[in-house]
Amino acid sequence: MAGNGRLALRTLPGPNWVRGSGPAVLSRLRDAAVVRPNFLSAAEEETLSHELESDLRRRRYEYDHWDAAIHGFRETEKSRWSEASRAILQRVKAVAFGPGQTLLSSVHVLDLEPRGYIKPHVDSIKFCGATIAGLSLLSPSVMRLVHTQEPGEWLELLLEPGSLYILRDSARYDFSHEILRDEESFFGEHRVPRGRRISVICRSLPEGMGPGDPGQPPAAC
Ligand SMILES: O=C(O)CCC(=O)C(=O)O
Ligand SMILES: [Fe+2]
Ligand SMILES: [Mn+2]
Repeated sequence: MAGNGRLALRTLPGPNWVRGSGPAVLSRLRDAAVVRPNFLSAAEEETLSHELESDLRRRRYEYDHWDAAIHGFRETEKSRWSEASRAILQRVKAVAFGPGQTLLSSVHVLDLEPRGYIKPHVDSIKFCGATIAGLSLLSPSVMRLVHTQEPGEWLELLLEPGSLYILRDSARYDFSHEILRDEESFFGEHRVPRGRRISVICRSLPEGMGPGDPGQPPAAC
């Protein structure tokens, strides 16, 4: 593993951030499940993690009930950001969202401890629109997408620190997504050891809902 936690996978041929059950699903979701490695510079990663640490520090990790989607996490909804972080979020918006999309007014910040994981789920269609875009900080992880009707169809995304992932349209509606727990954290044959991971998640509002409408979503959408 490279010094800052990035995995030394760059020697492999091809696009090394997305794997799938077959060429058809990879091709079909090419624009719907996207990973942009190194979206953040090292300085931007540091800016975000430093700013988020002070928001998260006071909160306790939750282990929750057997049926909860997320285990070993703490989270916050953040709407006030430093100027430097606002510039980063603006870049996410420009890359991931279309001109007709309105974003939720606050950004979801999720801190998973090393043992923490997210079970398969589809984000609420009542509260979240067609696009979900997430920055990953601190630890690499593997996000798995599985078709809700055809479980043999799947994709895996390698999310290194500093990467941006985008799930939109079919990848967001027709596939569940999950973050693998440490024991299961493999990208193909490559073990991806899990440490603490912070994600910063921007979501579009459901189409036809204005930013000021009542019924704003709960923390975990
Ligand atoms: O941590 C992430 O990147 C995804 C979180 C997630 O799936 C959710 O909060 O619905
Ligand atoms: Fe989700
Ligand atoms: Mn969710």
